[in-house]
Amino acid sequence: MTEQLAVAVLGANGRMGAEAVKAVEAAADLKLVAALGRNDSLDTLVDAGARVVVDLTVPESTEANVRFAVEHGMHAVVGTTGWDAERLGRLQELLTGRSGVGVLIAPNFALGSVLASAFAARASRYFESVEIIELHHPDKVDAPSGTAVRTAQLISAERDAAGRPASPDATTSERPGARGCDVDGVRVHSVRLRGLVAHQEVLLGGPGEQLTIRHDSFDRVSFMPGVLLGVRNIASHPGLTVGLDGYLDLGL
Ligand SMILES: NC(=O)c1ccc[n+]([C@@H]2O[C@H](COP(=O)([O-])OP(=O)(O)OC[C@H]3O[C@@H](n4cnc5c(N)ncnc54)[C@H](O)[C@@H]3O)[C@@H](O)[C@H]2O)c1
Ligand SMILES: O=C(O)C1=N[C@H](C(=O)O)CCC1
Repeated sequence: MTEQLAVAVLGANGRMGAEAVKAVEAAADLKLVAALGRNDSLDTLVDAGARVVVDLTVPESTEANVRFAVEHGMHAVVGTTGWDAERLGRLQELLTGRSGVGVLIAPNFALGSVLASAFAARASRYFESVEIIELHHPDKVDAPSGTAVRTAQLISAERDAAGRPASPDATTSERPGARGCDVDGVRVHSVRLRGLVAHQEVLLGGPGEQLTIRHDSFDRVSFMPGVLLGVRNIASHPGLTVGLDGYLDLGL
């Protein structure tokens, strides 16, 4: 049998972390060598011989966790939100000169969500208007969701490349927040509702028609194939990758 890959999970007591612990334990080619919570020392990762660190913590912790992993030559598969341009810039700098180490920042591990965002971005070239509605459980601490931010960025890049102007909007009088927030020129609306897990709709409008691209995660098991895909492939993707689409062949 080939050697098992040593994996550690950070945020192991959280909703996602607990699911990731189960997924790693159930995978014959992976070995869970550490499962750390908020107050555990990161030195445990070194002692345990972790090769890949999965970070599913909170926006305030994730950057320091990833920095520790990279500085100790471990790959990092990151699902935690909060990776803005400034943080990504610092990470890119940290990775420079550490040619063998890979970091995957994946705003969403659900394969359907990754596909939906990619399809929506491509479709947005052909529609006058586009807005995003993201809907999540009310225990989520950040808004808008990392997935919505990423989708808006992909849409914005596609529309810029196609020479599409901003979505039309005649609003001149607005109660604060009524039109959602602006992410790279795309309006994003956040719903927090008991019973939901993670959902997103991209609404695309043209004269006399609408296309809606929706994805639903009904259970956190939906994220686990993507987590495992990241863990298994990160060693062959050195440097920084943003978005699980970087590990897929979407051909778009
Ligand atoms: N990429 C994806 O597909 C995906 C899917 C779901 C959630 N998320 C994101 O993952 C993150 C976690 O989500 P959740 O719903 O599991 O949250 P959660 O609050 O249930 O879990 C976070 C856990 O991390 C722990 N923690 C905080 N700092 C830590 C540290 N330094 N070391 C170890 N553990 C630490 C907390 O105590 C908590 O148990 C959020 O940012 C969320 O948006 C991403
Ligand atoms: O439950 C969460 O929190 C989620 N966070 C990610 C985001 O912000 O996009 C992914 C979906 C679930």
